[in-house]
Amino acid sequence: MRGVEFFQGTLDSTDEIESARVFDTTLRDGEQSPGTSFSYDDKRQIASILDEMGTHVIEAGFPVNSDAEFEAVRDIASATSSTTCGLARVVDKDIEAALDSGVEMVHTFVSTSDVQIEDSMHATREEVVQRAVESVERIKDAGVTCMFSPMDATRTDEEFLIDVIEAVTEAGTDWINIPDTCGVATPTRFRAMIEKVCAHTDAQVDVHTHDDFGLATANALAGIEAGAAQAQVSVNSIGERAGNAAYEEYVMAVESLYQTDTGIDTTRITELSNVVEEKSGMDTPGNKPVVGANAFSHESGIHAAGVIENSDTFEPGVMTPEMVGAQRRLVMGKHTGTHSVRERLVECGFAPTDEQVRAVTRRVKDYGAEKRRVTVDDLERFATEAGVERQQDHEEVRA
Ligand SMILES: CC(=O)SCCNC(=O)CCNC(=O)[C@H](O)C(C)(C)COP(=O)(O)OP(=O)(O)OC[C@H]1O[C@@H](n2cnc3c(N)ncnc32)[C@H](O)[C@@H]1OP(=O)(O)O
Ligand SMILES: CC(C)C(=O)C(=O)O
Repeated sequence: MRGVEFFQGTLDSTDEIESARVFDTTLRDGEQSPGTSFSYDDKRQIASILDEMGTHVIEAGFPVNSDAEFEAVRDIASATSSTTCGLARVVDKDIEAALDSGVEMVHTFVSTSDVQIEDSMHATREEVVQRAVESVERIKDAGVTCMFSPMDATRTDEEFLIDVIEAVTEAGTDWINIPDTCGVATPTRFRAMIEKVCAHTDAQVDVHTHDDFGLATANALAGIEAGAAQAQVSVNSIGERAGNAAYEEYVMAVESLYQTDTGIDTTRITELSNVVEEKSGMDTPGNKPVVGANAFSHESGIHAAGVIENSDTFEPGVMTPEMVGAQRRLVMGKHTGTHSVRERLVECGFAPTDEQVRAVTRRVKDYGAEKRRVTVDDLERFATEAGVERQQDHEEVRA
């Protein structure tokens, strides 16, 4: 693995991590994106790719939701070698449905912030603790791995949160997930919070972060730095409101920036993202990190000229398109320079002179300045009109 180049010479590394497991919630929280509904086949296909990639846990759904959801979770549990997880409120019928679906892990959750205890649960703090403990005990009695989430943990009174954590630890939960349900954490605060949580439990700690302020992945990584063993993520960051920490960002940051092996086959990330984009009906923005169409594309002349010589000049270096199953692209437009045009012309089978490259570049820039997309066909037309000759024995490259 390559070393990370970062402000070399003065910075002591304070962010080393031992491991970072991946809990995927695309099929549960991801499906909660307004308007998204995965069919049985969609869920099976996405779970199958996640499984083949080595994802540690797949939260396949919320089994009590419907018969269709139950069947999908059940069949994913029996078909995959990843740990399959089903979500359940601290409600008997939810837990029974999750257990009946045959998942290896039941993830039970209850609100712990006062605003949610009062106006979502209509309960008291005492009832919350009692129902949390009873639910963990029920799941453990069934011989299944238990994950417990104090929902809205980041807006919960600190002393009460620690009481809940100690009570469910005592009840035998295997995992405690700390959700930033409404996305209000910052990396520094979340890191301090997770350090405190880890000091009050023997259970393994996991984090679930939302992207209301665009900090979900940063917060997930802060949680890992603080001692959490695992983060909950969704492909393309789909999920409630602004979504969750992104699978692809988290995995690639751990692999490339923290230089820690996740065990995930990263070369299938682009394929996975494309499938989730299609099945969720949620378009992936071009500038989306790792998986957006622009993530490894270069239009600007200075960048493209550098990248043609050495891609490390204007890319992270520690993350390449090959690592995520993508391709680098030189895009033609208003900002294009001659190096990039020459490269593309040669790829297309032309043998341009320097003067012809300059002429074609002027056409590309003018066309792009009119907000028009410059396609390969346009480029070829400009080249032909500029009288550029074809190379002998050229194999055509079209992208
Ligand atoms: C932060 C999160 O992402 S949490 C997960 C959210 N995901 C979903 O809600 C998707 C799937 N949900 C569903 O299919 C349905 O909401 C169901 C089947 C769970 C419940 O449906 P309904 O019984 O019709 O209730 P509805 O959804 O309208 O209201 C939620 C109920 O759950 C209760 N509730 C909310 N959280 C919890 C909890 N953690 N434990 C116990 N009860 C809870 C609320 O108090 C409310 O109860 P009430 O009906 O007695 O007032
Ligand atoms: C169920 C919990 C973990 C959740 O999705 C949240 O708090 O956002």
